[in-house]
Amino acid sequence: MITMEMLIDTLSKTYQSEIEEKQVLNKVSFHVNQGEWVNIIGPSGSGKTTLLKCVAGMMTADTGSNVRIGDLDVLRASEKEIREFRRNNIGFIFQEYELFPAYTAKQNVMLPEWPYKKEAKLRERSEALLRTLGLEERMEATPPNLSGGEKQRVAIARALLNDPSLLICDEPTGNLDQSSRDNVLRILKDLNGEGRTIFFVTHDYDVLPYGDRVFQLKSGVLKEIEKELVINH
Ligand SMILES: Nc1ncnc2c1ncn2[C@@H]1O[C@H](COP(=O)(O)OP(=O)(O)OP(=O)(O)O)[C@@H](O)[C@H]1O
Repeated sequence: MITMEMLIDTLSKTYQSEIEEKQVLNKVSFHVNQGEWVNIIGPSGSGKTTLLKCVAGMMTADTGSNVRIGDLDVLRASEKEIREFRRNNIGFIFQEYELFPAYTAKQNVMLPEWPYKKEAKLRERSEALLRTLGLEERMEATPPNLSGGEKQRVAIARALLNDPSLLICDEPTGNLDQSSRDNVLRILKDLNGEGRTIFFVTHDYDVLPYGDRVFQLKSGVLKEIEKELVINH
């Protein structure tokens, strides 16, 4: 795991269609230290996923912005450099799990590295991760036979395959019941305790106590707000 800061400076994003131009992010700036858990909250459609995609280099921001993760200049690096960087340093966890239904839990965890690593090593690593996440009995099950909480733990195992410094989470508890949600949040808290940065996008205020800092996205503008103020609200 390497140490990397995130630096986002005056990030703007405008969507352009034939009929309208819509600015979703307006000069968003923030800085995250390695090991922090940062929550981004905001109502539906406020631009949270857009922000996450721009930060991870999955979408280009407007010119004049600066996005850096560790040594990577996200807006100026080549697609190949970004892909390689993401593969080695960032784990992604999504609301919809994004698992392949025809593959077993273990194969799903192995898949991203299948082209790059020896199968025996990969199998060993996947099994170890699934065991750590309490899924030793479910490794050979396919996603349609797993509960939501189990699916999300498989997705977390997959995200951890390359021991990433940064976990980018897009509403990962959005589809879970209370007990699975608490379980996933505790797992993420432990991973955060190991020194991993958590960048968490949500509209669930119950997630906030788990994080260190809270940013609110509203009408394209990102503002840091005091965690205690929102929690006690
Ligand atoms: N490719 C696109 N082209 C045009 N408009 C888009 C595109 N993607 C998103 N938008 C619009 O940009 C705004 C922000 O979308 P985004 O998905 O980033 O919001 P969000 O805060 O993640 O929403 P939610 O919480 O519902 O997932 C929305 O109004 C959306 O309709």
